[in-house]
Amino acid sequence: MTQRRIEDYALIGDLHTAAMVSVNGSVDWLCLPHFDSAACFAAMLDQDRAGRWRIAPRGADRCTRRRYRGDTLILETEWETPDGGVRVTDFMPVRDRAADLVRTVEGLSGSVEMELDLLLRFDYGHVVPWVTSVERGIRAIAGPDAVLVTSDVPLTGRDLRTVADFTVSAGERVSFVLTWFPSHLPAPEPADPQEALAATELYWTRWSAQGRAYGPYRDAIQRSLITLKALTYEPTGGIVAAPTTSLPEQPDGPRNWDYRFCWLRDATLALQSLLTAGYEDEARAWRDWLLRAVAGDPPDLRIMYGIDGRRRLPEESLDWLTGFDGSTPVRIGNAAAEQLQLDVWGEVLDGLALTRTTIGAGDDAWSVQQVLIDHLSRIWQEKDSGLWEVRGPTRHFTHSKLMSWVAADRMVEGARRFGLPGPVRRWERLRAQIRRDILANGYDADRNTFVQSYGSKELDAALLLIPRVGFLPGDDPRVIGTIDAIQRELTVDGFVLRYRPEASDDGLPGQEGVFLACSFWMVDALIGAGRRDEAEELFLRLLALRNDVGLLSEEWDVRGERQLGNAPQAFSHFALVRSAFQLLSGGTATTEGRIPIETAEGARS
Ligand SMILES: OC[C@H]1O[C@H](O[C@H]2O[C@H](CO)[C@@H](O)[C@H](O)[C@H]2O)[C@H](O)[C@@H](O)[C@@H]1O
Repeated sequence: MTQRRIEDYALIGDLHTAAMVSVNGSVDWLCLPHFDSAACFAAMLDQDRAGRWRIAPRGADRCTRRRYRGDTLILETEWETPDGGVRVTDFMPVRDRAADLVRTVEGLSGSVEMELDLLLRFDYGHVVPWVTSVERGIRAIAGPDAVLVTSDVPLTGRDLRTVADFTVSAGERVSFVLTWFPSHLPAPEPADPQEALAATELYWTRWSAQGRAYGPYRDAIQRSLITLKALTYEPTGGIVAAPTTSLPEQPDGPRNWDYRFCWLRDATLALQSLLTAGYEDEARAWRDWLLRAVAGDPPDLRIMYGIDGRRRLPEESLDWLTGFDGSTPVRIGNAAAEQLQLDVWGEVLDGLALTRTTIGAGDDAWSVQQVLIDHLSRIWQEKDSGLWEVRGPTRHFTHSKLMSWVAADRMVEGARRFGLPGPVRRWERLRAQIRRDILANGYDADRNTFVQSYGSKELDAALLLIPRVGFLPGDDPRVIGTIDAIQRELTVDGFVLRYRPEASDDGLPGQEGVFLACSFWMVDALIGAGRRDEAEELFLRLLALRNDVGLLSEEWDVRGERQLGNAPQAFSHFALVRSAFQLLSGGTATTEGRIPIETAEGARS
């Protein structure tokens, strides 16, 4: 078996969960029934034992080619073999009732011998189910989970797995449907493969047609938007940061995290990109999800929530899994949920301000915002863990203070520009105080650059967001100085690191790859600084890092030339969308930054 890469995987999903399909025809990741449920296929994290479902020509490994069908989430994987050509079409019908995964094998030419190897292992590879034969297939049960697999092809049990050997000739088609259901209920009717295919194609094609993607990057934008939509949990409108857990940020290292949750930061940034691209329904769903999630005790804002709004996400290690490429531990849950990250207040208030100017505010939104700013005004001077969720000591991160300024600024905007009630003078004083604090402590005048945290000499890619949020203009000498310093000291082959782990005490051993979202932020900052050619060159290099079906993980390993971290990652894709629209519009496309920079209090001071 050749070494696996994260970019070997393509995404399919049904807006409740998602599966990762390898270039070798194997579904190696699937959590059922939801994104954060236990996986029944976890071979991504333990190739031999953790469950997978492979359908491919006998003896074949990597496919010859694959693609998504048009602007959909329907994956087509093709092999050319000496005996003929064959296509496997994989999709999950957008969930209306049961959770189905449909796989259809179609003969394109000649006559090809196929093999199917199904290893169902519930609870992340831990539980071998009880499998029985049923009409047209098998049923597997263990604990709360039950799965039905149906087909016209006979399925056989062998060595605790289900196998099938069959032949497809040109023009022939056979389908397999995997249907999950709670084990205490009768099995639902499996999806009809052809009807479900037509409905799924129609759904995604219509959804894609609502967007505003255009120009030379149109396909990259649209694939990113489809990916962001696929990461949305439709019942609540929450967006997961990625559908996977523990894909390593460092091969063989411990930087492995569970991303199957809704970070306020990630979700807000995704919302900005979706709105820029014309998707208002998703923005409404996000706003409603957010207001529900923070309801009850808004000051007790969490930095992330479960897809259903759950607050407790305890972190544990699954010791029986060997990890992707041997990278352990495999973690589920995420201890960062307990951290104080001050930027989140700014992101939430920025996001709600944005919905105010685009889709209108929700009924309760302003009173929630008042409670949030009230609380932030009491805590913004505390040390925190920052947007990178460092597990080392807390500190005064400049970006956290920047986003506290954003929080105050958006409240002032709500009052001054939209006439909303509240103590606007107090908010203006708060905004001015935070601004002075940042300029006095977060800026190193000797080196003409902003710094990662107060009193530190270290840099941080999040400082590239200073012009984006309206704190300083893109061509301010202090912004230019920061861009130049980051280019000099925080890049590898032109791509941007979040920070230097060896000097930033993030509480973890080892290194990590360059961070793709930060590299897109550099594109935006360069556009703002009037350096369009440089920006476009970097953007095109970033596009080249996408895999064959347009997907990006979180990071890139420059030396190993491979993707790193969870995939596909919302952070990377919404950053791509934003940079693309910025390039297309010469830096004027975005929906935020609504206050002309000169009128933002003291912007040039
Ligand atoms: O670097 C350590 C931290 O890494 C993860 O956080 C990162 O992913 C989040 C989701 O996309 C993102 O919001 C955050 O800014 C990133 O740093 C992980 O979730 C943390 O537990 C971990 O401490």
